[in-house]
Amino acid sequence: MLPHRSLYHLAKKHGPIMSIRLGSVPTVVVSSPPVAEMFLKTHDAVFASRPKVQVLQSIYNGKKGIAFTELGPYWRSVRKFCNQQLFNASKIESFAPTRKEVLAHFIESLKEAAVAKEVVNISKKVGDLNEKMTLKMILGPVKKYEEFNLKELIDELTNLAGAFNLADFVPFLGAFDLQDDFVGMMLTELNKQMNPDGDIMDRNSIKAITIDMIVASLDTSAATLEWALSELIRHPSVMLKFQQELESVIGKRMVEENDLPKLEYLDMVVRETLRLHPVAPLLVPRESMEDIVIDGCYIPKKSRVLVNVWAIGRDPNVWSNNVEEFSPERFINSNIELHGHDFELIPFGSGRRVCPGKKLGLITIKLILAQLVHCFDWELPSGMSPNELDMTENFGTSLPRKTNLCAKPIYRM
Ligand code: HEM
Repeated sequence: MLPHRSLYHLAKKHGPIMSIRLGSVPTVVVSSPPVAEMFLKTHDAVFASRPKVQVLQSIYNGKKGIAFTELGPYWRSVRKFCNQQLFNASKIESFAPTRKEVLAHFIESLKEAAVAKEVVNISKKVGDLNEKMTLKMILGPVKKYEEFNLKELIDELTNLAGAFNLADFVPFLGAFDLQDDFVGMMLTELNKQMNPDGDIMDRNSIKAITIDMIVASLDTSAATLEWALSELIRHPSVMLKFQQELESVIGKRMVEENDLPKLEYLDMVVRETLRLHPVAPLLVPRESMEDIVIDGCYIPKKSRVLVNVWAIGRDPNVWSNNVEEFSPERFINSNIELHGHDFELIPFGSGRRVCPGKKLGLITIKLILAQLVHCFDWELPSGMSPNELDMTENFGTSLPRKTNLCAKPIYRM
C-alpha cells in the first residue's frame, strides 16, 4: 500500500498526531486540519526547515537548491530572489503570450488526431505541453534544451536518485548554455543578499536552483491535469456542466487567461481534483528546529514532519461522508480556498515553505483543462465505459496515475 494510504489508516486508529520511527529518524505524521494549522501556522517557525536529503547532496554537487534546503539565510535569499524574478504577478503575466502560442499548437495537433479518429495518450501529451510552457518560462529563450528529452532525464534522475552521478549531469546542464549575462546577474544579486560568512553562490548553485524549480513544477501540474481530466471523463454530468459554463462565458472561441476568473465551476473542479488527488500527498518533508511540545506530544529537535494532505482531504468531519465522491458542487458557497490559509485544503502546503509556484501552477492547469474540455469531447478507447477507467495511483516524486490516460478527442467547436 502507498505510504499516504497506510498512514491514513493508521491515523484513523491512532489519531491526528502520530509519532513513528523511520529508521533512526523520529517522525511525526499530521492528519487533521486543526493539527496541521498548529504545525504550519502557529509553530511554522519551528517546522519550516527541511531534512538533509543525502541523495541530493551528491546530485547537486554539494550545492543547494531551494526546495530541500534548510531554513536559513541561503534559503531566504534564494526564495526572495525567485519570488521577485519568477513568481511575481507581472512576470507570470508576461509569459501569457508564450503559453497561448504553445497551447494553440497543441490544440491543432489534437484536432488532427480527432480528424484521424486516433486515441491520444493524454498523460504524455499534457506532460509534454506543460514541459514546453514551463521550460520557456524558467529557462527563458534558451534553445538548446529542446534537443534533450529533459522530462525523461529528470524522471530517470528522480527514479534512480540513489545511483545517480552528478558527473554525468553537469555536462548535460552545461549544454543549456545558460546565458552568461543571466547567470552573472543572478549571481550578483544573490551574493549581494548573502550573509558574508555564509554560502557563496556560483554557477552550480544556479543549476541546483533551476533543477529544483523544474522538478517541482513539471510533474505536479501534469499529474493534476491528468487526474482532473480522468475525473471529468468518469463523471459525464460534471463534464457537461463544465462545458455549459464554457459555452455561456466564452462562446465559440478559445479560452484566454483573462477568462479564468469568470469560470467559477472550473475553479470548483480544480479544488475538488486537488482535494482527492493532491500530487504531493505528504507535502515535502519538514524538519523541526527545536524541541517542542504540541498538544501534549513531545517532539524532539530534528524530527521529520509529514503532513498527510491526502488524509486531510478525506476527513469526514470536514467533507461529510461522501469523501471519496468527486463532487465539485461541495464547493458551492464554500469559503475553503487553495491559498494555504484554509487547513482543510492545503495541496500547496502552507506557511513559510508554501509552494511559491502556486499561482503559476493554477493558471497553467486551469488554462489547459478549460481548453481541452471546451474544444473536445473525450471518449475512452475500445468501448470502455467511464466507470471502468483505472484510477490507481503511482507513487514517485509526485502522485500521478499508474497507467497513462488515453482517450479519443472529438472536436466540438
Ligand atoms: C499543481 C501544481 C503544484 C502543486 C500541487 C505543488 C505543491 C507543492 C508543495 C506541497 C510544496 C511543499 C510545500 C510545503 O512544504 O508546505 C511545494 C514546494 C515548492 N514548489 Fe510547488 N507545486 C505545484 C507547482 C509548482 C510550480 C509550477 C513551481 C515552479 C515553477 C513550483 C515550485 C515549488 C518550489 C520551488 C517549492 C519549494 C519551496 C520551498 O521549499 O521554499 N511548484 N509545491
